[in-house]
Amino acid sequence: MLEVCNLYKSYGTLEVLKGINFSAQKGETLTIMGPSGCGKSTTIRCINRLTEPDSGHIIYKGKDILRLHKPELLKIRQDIGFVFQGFNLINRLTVFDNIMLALMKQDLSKEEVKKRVRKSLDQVHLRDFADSYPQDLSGGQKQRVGIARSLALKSSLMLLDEPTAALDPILVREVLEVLESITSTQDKSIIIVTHEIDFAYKVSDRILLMDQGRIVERGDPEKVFTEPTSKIGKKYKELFEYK
Ligand SMILES: Nc1ncnc2c1ncn2[C@@H]1O[C@H](COP(=O)(O)OP(=O)(O)OP(=O)(O)O)[C@@H](O)[C@H]1O
Repeated sequence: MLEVCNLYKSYGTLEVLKGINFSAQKGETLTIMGPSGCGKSTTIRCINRLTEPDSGHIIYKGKDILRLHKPELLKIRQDIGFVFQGFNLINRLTVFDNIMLALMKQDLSKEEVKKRVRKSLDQVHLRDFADSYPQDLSGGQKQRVGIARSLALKSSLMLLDEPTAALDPILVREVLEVLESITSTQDKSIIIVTHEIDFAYKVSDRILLMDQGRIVERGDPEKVFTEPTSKIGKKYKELFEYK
């Protein structure tokens, strides 16, 4: 489904990604973890080129995303949902219209669009909020609209960049519960950047642990949290045991 090869990215003299390699299979939930500033968001943002890497390859369904011209890139982005830390909703549009907007570039009938929006709102338990505006929602609800928007696209790959970063612990739980049900019921591939260790342990097929621009541990959650070999991996093991 996705293969990321030799990804490098620098900001000026700061080398943020120093050769990132990984793949994601169909239906797999992959979690990227690691200390603040290690390059997690940069990695996930490179996949749909919200951030342009300096070099490497990102092969998605057989095409190298980094070699695509704008029209092709925009098309492929319709097949890759992205859920942001900061929700990215349009305040003057209702919840329903925010989701509908994401579907405008797809060649769908009006009825199909409405059906998809309603279904995605059901999936995140927000059916009753279709006519609300973003300012009337809690952070957790806003983030669930972001997730619904991504689900409505029916993308085969969903990227989530710290979807609970801006939320208090109660809202974090609310969003993680929705995500947990999505990872267990959908056959889409999901790549999620998160600091939530318990959640990562529960839902991930594989975890990538990053440190200073490199992947230092990889494998199923059991392996990563119980048999780490790197310094940072051992710290995460302690955190996991502490919890
Ligand atoms: N647009 C940018 N310009 C300059 N430096 C940047 C830019 N974006 C990220 N960086 C730097 O790149 C490094 C990696 O950032 P990134 O956001 O990928 O880390 P992260 O692991 O996701 O961190 P966090 O967990 O805090 O979100 C950081 O030192 C950050 O300051």
